[in-house]
Amino acid sequence: MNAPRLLRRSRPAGTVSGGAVPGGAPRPDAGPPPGVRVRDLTVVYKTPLGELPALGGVSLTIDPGTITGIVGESGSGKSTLALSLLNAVQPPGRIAGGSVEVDGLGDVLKLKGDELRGARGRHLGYVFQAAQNSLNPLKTVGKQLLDLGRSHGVDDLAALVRDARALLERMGLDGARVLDSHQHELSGGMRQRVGIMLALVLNARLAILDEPTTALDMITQATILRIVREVHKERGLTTLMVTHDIGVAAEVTDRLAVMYGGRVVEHGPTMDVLGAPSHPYTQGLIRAIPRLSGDPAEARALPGRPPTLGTLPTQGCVFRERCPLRMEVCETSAPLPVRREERTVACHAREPYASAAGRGEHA
Ligand SMILES: Nc1ncnc2c1ncn2[C@@H]1O[C@H](COP(=O)(O)OP(=O)(O)OP(=O)(O)O)[C@@H](O)[C@H]1O
Repeated sequence: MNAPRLLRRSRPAGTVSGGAVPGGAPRPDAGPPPGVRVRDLTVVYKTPLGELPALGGVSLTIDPGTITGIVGESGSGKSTLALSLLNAVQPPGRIAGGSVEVDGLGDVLKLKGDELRGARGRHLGYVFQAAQNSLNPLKTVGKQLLDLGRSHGVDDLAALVRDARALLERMGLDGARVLDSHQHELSGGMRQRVGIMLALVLNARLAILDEPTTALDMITQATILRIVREVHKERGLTTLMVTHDIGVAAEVTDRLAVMYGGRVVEHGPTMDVLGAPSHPYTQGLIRAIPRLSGDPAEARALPGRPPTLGTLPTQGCVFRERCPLRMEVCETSAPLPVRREERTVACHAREPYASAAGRGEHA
């Protein structure tokens, strides 16, 4: 790729340089990793039955410098939450209420136009589901990198290319070769690493990864997860990772948020949540994981099916149809998230759990 050689200009103050120094570390002046506070986030989709909530008042605090996993069955709202963090929910969806405060950015939901486009990339790096297939097949990776740089007002494109190469090399790839390649010349795992590079090369400090290892073989998956963890640490990121795979979450994340029916039902340190799940849904999810050792018949699928937007109860607890602990109050009243120490659980049956803590405290 030779375009950057033609583009060596000095960088006026206030424009973005590629940001990374060789080895993939962020600029020394990049500041601490951002914290994120999602409050009462409601997202609706227009359906033949009217507008129905895919997120029903989600509150979640993501501590700076952590890797938080979002887990839950298909349709629980994981991707909708990830998109909301970028203020990127598209019609027929709409953010109907709430806020997403990111340190250094303010409420992302209030950003519009150029401000929002600038924030995506510079502050918020993202790798969407099926990123392996989201590169433009007609352009080399390097050309797409330059497009990204130009669209974000990067003046020193040569530095951007250097940073991209350093990041790719950091992830075990031949940077120059990858930048010269088209999508079809790269394997799924290579494309996924390209996706991570494009998410981080503008020096974003909040990384949002939606199913970053789906459709990859086990070995490549393990490599990508290791890279995510290492790059997260080296660059001082705050990372949110959506996955339906509890094994992946266990391996990579520090904290885990479990979603069901558009709500966060449990949130806490990953090892605590997996080691001693409190919400009956989390317990069911963990029981449903087949074990490599012991009796495989012990893995019991969660009975019933997750709700769709059309079958989601409009009042009471969204999990009650499948819940072994169902009580009368669950029919009429939605349980509020209750925090005790590091753990937050939204379940009427676990409310004694909350006796020492304030009811309704946010996750
Ligand atoms: N464009 C859309 N139009 C209508 N409904 C939608 C749309 N996108 C998502 N939904 C619905 O919103 C709910 C949440 O979907 P979302 O994709 O956020 O869940 P998810 O947990 O990420 O699922 P998956 O693991 O399958 O990606 C689901 O009931 C889904 O059917």
